[in-house]
Amino acid sequence: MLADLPSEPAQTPAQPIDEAVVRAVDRALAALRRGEEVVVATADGGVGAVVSVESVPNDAVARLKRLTGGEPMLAVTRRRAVVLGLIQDDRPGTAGDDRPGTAGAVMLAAPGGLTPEQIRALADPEHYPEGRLPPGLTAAPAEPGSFAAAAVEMARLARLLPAAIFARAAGVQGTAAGWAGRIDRLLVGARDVNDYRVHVVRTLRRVADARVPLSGAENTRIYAFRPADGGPEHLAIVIGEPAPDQPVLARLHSECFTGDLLGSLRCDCGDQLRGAIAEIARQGSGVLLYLAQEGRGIGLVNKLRAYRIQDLGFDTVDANEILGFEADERVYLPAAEMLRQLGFSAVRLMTNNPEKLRQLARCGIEVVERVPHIFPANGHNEAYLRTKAERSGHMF
Ligand SMILES: Nc1nc2c(ncn2[C@@H]2O[C@H](COP(=O)(O)OP(=O)(O)OP(=O)(O)O)[C@@H](O)[C@H]2O)c(=O)[nH]1
Ligand SMILES: [Zn+2]
Repeated sequence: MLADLPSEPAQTPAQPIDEAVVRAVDRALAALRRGEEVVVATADGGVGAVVSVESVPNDAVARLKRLTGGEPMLAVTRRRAVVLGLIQDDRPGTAGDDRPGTAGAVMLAAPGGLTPEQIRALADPEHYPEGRLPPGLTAAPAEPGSFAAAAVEMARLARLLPAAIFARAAGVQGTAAGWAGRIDRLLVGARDVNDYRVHVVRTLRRVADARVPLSGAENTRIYAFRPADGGPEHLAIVIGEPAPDQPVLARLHSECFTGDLLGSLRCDCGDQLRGAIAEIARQGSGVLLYLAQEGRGIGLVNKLRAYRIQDLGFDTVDANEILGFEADERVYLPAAEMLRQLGFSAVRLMTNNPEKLRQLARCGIEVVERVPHIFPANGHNEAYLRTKAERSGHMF
């Protein structure tokens, strides 16, 4: 059935607003990764500038102060503020939270301002001197749509440590765009940052597909889906010829460079990837979505940081949280959108993860059955698998 699809798929034009938003945000993310300040405009007319903690030189605070005339503050995730003991954990985690991009932020400040060293220590667990917080440190929850919320969300989206320095600009004449132009920095809207994940999904387009015979699954085609921001493609690996009017056997596999490509034994991803392809081929047809959300959505660099923390004795959930992330930052909107564009509305989902079942259903795909997808431990991943069962609810 899928083979009947034209190889050059009809391009449904995205709503122009979506593409403009994702491009603006994506440009801002690239600037942030380079260590540049980005101008942020809030819906209530505020203008400020943001710079990531991770990619900035030591004079960033002074530079931001000069640029804006305002007092720089540090924005971290609520999760990081909880880990630092600055606020109570009173908010549910991402499990069951269907508001992508709304992870809370907390503003940190100290009398006389935070030094670059203090900022680094507050944001980065590897630089945290045990138990020593800057004297007089205050922590205040940030409103959604604020500079702080946008700052943290941009750092997360850029796959950096989820922390950023921001300052409200004082005495800006004219518009935010005018000011950004005068100081030669990119401008982004706080609301657009907040909505980015949803917008970007709406711009996913099938850009290429080809026959790729796989060992043990020779009748296979790979379809590539690209978002309008030029970000990484998600892939659909379609084995056999699944009928769109039937529930399709499906596996949602999140990218794992270490497990999938290198055969790392820290996790079970390599076995699950090859095992899914073999099982789909055995059952005759199905689809494996290879989703570009490495490290449960925190990116490869942060996953390596999480591994360092795990090597100190913390489990995979704690390690994410110490870095300031939720245990699982993945979203399944792109997966649902790809299934829809391939013509599927119902799945038999190969997973042990109850959250995947919930999320996919919430994104409008009917999950008619859960197909367990379990592989034996390998001598290195026992603790990892145990944590998934005990703390993430995996059904082993
Ligand atoms: N942050 C983090 N990510 C990890 C770690 N180990 C593996 N991963 C990532 O976890 C993801 C594994 O995803 P899946 O196999 O799809 O997921 P799952 O949640 O175990 O669910 P099922 O396999 O479907 O039961 C990949 O993106 C890996 O890169 C870790 O210790 N920390
Ligand atoms: Zn893995």
